[in-house]
Amino acid sequence: MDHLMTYGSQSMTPPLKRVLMRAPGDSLRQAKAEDWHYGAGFDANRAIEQFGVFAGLVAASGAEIIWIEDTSDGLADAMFTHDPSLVTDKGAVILRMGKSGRMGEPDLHEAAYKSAGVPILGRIEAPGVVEGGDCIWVDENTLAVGRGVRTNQAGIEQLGAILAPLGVNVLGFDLPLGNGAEACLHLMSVMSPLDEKLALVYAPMLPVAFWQLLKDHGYTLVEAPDDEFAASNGLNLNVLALTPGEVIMVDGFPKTRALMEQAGCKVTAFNADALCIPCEGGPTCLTRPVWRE
Ligand SMILES: NC(=O)NCCC[C@H](N)C(=O)O
Repeated sequence: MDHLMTYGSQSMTPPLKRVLMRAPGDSLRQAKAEDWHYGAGFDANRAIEQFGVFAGLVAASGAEIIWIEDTSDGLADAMFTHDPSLVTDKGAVILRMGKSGRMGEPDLHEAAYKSAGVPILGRIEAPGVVEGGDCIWVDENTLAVGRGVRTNQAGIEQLGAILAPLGVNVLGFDLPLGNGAEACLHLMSVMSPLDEKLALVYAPMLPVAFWQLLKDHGYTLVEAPDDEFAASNGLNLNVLALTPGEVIMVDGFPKTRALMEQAGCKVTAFNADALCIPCEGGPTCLTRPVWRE
C-alpha cells in the first residue's frame, strides 16, 4: 500500500505533494481563439512562457508534478487539468466534460492515473457531466458541486453514488448563467479555498445555500472587490493554495492581494495576461491535486 498512499486529496489546502499538469504546446499554438472562447490578449507563445513560470513555482514548492504530454492532439484546454478528474482518498474519479471541445481529456487523465498507480474509483457516464472546477471540498466528508453549464444533475447524482461508500456527502448548488453558455463559470469561479477555514469569494455570485453552508462550517470569507473581478474576467479569484495560507495568484490585482495578506496569507503572483485571463482559467485550474497531506 506504501506507494499507493501517494494519492488522496479530500481537502483543498493541505501541502500539495503530487499534482497532475499538462504544459501547453502545439495544441495551444494551433488553437483558434474563437473556437475555444479565448478572449483579448490570447497569445499562445506568451501563454506557454507564462505557464513555464507558473510550473516553476509549483515545482519550487516541492510538489511532484505528474506530466501529461501535449502530443498536438488539438486539446487546447487540456492544460486546465483541474477539470477532467477528481482525486479522493480512495482513488480518482474520471469526470465527463460539459464543454464539447474538452470531451477527449478524461481519457488522458485515466491513462496518467494508471501509469502513476492511482486506482480509478469510478467514471461519470452520459448523460451526466461534471467538471472538476465545479467541485469544492468544504470538509473531507462534504463535497459541494456547482450545477450549471458544465455540470448537470445527472452527473451530480452519479458522483454522489460513487462517493457515498467513502462517507462523502455530495451537495449540488445552482450557479448563475453569468456571461452565457460559452463562457467558463464554475463553482470555483466564485470561491477559492486559502486555508482550512478561510476562502476568497466573489460574494455577489455565490449560491446563497452554499454561502450558508460555508458559514455553518465556520469559514471566514475574504470578499474580492467588484472592480478587480470585472477587470480580471474573474481570474483575481482563482488562487491556488500550495500549503495552508500560502497561495499563488495571477498578478495585477493589488486590492485582492492585500485582502488575502490582511487575512494572514503569503501570496506569490505571476504574470498570466496571455494565459489565464484570455483562456478563462487560473492557477487552480492549471493543476489537478493528486495528493495533499
Ligand atoms: N477550473 C477551471 O475554472 N477551469 C478553467 C477552464 C478554462 C477553459 N478554457 C474552459 O473553458 O473549460
